[in-house]
Amino acid sequence: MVRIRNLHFGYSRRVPLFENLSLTLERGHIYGLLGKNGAGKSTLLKNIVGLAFPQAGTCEVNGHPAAARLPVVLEDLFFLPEELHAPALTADQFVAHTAGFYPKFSEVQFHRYLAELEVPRQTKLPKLSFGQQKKFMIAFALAANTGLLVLDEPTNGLDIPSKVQFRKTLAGALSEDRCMIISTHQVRDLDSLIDTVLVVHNREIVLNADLDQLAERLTFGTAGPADTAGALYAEPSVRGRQVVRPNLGGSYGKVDLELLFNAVAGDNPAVVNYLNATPARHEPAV
Ligand SMILES: Nc1ncnc2c1ncn2[C@@H]1O[C@H](COP(=O)(O)OP(=O)(O)OP(=O)(O)O)[C@@H](O)[C@H]1O
Repeated sequence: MVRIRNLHFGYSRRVPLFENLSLTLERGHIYGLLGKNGAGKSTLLKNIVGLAFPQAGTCEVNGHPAAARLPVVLEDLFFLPEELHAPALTADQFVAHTAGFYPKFSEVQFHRYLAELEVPRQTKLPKLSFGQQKKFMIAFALAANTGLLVLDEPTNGLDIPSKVQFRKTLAGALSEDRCMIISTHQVRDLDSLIDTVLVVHNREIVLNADLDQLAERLTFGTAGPADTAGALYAEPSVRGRQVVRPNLGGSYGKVDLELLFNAVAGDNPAVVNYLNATPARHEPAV
């Protein structure tokens, strides 16, 4: 669905943001794009949706260059940017103005998503709170039924019950012919939602991994201060040290996304090196 090859991009030629970045996104998956502030998450998403143009390399959606912004691509792509534009329209008026761009838009689904996310239909957008506006746009984005759904920091401004509902609604909207990519720096917001984690750091994708495979290969837990032997990564916490270790025992635990992120988006390459050096058990060795 999305194919990026050897992407070079920078807002100025002297300061590259991405160098030789390659990435493939497939239908049927929810990808979580993680990175520190300023790592380039929004910029990568803008390259994918054709709002920023590669200086070298290619970025294609459904086989077409994203930068060409062809109607055939745009009608099957919905991008929810971090900053919202809220025209003075109610839900029904917004549908009348916008839904025509998306051939598979479903008004029935839109109303259902608005109800699930507890957004009033009769209120004009600027009179909704920021969190309600965000949920309104999430409902519209899902109801557009595009093959590619790109959400930049969608959980910013959502309260805790809304974040829980967001995860449920999104998970329910995934299908085999849909690809979703969600960026965030609030790593825990993507817990129990994404199936593949992408980490952008130091001008490239340093981690692109299926969570099930990560659970096969790594364990996440707490260790005493003197018990970090064999750990790939350790960080202090109130309950001792949080550690990432190779999964040598064959147990199958939960991936701690926040700890994983800290382990790969810092100066310590041990986790990334370990993953690169040891293929997952159900992957053929190369
Ligand atoms: N329009 C622009 N012109 C020049 N520089 C920009 C522009 N947009 C972003 N940048 C710079 O590019 C870098 C990456 O920004 P980007 O917004 O992609 O990061 P991010 O990972 O999404 O950050 P955050 O988590 O803070 O939203 C930053 O250093 C930022 O200052």
